[in-house]
Amino acid sequence: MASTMTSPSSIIDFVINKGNGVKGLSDLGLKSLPKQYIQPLEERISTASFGIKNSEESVPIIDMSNWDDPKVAEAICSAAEKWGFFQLVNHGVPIEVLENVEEATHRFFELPAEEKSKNSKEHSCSNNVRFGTSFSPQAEKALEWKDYLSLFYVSEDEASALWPPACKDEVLEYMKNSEILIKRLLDMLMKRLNVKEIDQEKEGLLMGSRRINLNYYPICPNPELTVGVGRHSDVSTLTVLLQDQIGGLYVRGGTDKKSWIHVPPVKGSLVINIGDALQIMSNGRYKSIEHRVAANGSKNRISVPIFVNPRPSDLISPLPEVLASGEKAVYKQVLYSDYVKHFFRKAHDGKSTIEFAKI
Ligand SMILES: COc1cc(/C=C/C(=O)SCCNC(=O)CCNC(=O)[C@H](O)C(C)(C)COP(=O)(O)OP(=O)(O)OC[C@H]2O[C@@H](n3cnc4c(N)ncnc43)[C@H](O)[C@@H]2OP(=O)(O)O)ccc1O
Ligand SMILES: O=C(O)CCC(=O)C(=O)O
Ligand SMILES: [Fe+2]
Repeated sequence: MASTMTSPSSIIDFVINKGNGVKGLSDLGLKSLPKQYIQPLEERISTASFGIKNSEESVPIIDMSNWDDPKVAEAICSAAEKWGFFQLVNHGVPIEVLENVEEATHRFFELPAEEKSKNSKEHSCSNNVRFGTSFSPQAEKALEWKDYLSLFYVSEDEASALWPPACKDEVLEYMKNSEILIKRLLDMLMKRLNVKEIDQEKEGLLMGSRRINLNYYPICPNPELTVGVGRHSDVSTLTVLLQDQIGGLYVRGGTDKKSWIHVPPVKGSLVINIGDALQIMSNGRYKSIEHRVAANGSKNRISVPIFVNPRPSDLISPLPEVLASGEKAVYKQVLYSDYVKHFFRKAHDGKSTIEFAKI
């Protein structure tokens, strides 16, 4: 089979149309990367500095055991301002729940292509369930080495009826168990912005919709020539990310704000990052930071982000509490679903999505 896949159209047909994904290519044991996946030099990721630790230049690791201690809130808000990324330990989501969702992710991607494809854009019985590959294949000059299952949460009943049986129970448990953590984080972040209380209206604006993605990055023949995920910032309010022990996530940071800093896997931890919606609502105080993922030549990697979002019908803009002191708004009001559509209709391109909302 590998030898018959030489033409560009047969690769696209096999990966995208037939639903084999890049996992299908990886399973064939290809010796070299198909040319559609070769990224321009400036987008490739050097993993040479992978194991080097420099505490001044690493994403903060915050212990949430005493979550109501003001020092914890201070550490979280400072990390959201400076780094836009932090790791949490003792966050309250049980380790078994995290292990179960990791196992369920592997189970889903191990299914035959015909089974996974029932969830593709073309075959899925709902827009809220989508199996796909790369990010936006129609818009991309070079494809990304990643398959994904994206699940938009509407209700437990809908999830039970429509989400794939191979993973739905474990994914729902992870979503349920992370809710308290999400509320605690938003509460701390809002207090620093002078929002005294998160009432129902604010709660809807901050976390009225959630999407969970199961990301699968299979072993890649030439990882140095491609990427798992290209440079982007999330369009969420905040993202709660579970990564396995393989590594490969890099965030923009360091003193020069131009370096790429590796986020080393910490067993049992969750990575939190600020998304564009919160950068906009905080008028730029909290930073939605560019990040990307390297492909791996020897191990299959998974990650499971929960994107905590406004509702699609929400108008987002800098919060009145932030502007109360006379601060000038740097973002205009945008309809959140327009913002997300703008993000999905182009290839990953760093921090450029937020230009859509700049005054
Ligand atoms: C996949 O790799 C990724 C993903 C990410 C994601 C980062 C995030 O921050 S996700 C958080 C997204 N926010 C929400 O989901 C908020 C609520 N949802 C909405 O507002 C809507 O559901 C919608 C996403 C705007 C879709 O609205 P709808 O009216 O149904 O519009 P469509 O025409 O179906 O879609 C528009 C356009 O987007 C593409 N698309 C839709 N959903 C997804 C998805 N889950 N994954 C990928 N692409 C999606 C869809 O194909 C349409 O494009 P066309 O070209 O087909 O017109 C970060 C990094 C990654 O690598
Ligand atoms: O796989 C990862 O570590 C991060 C993935 C990511 O950035 C995303 O899905 O938005
Ligand atoms: Fe991301």
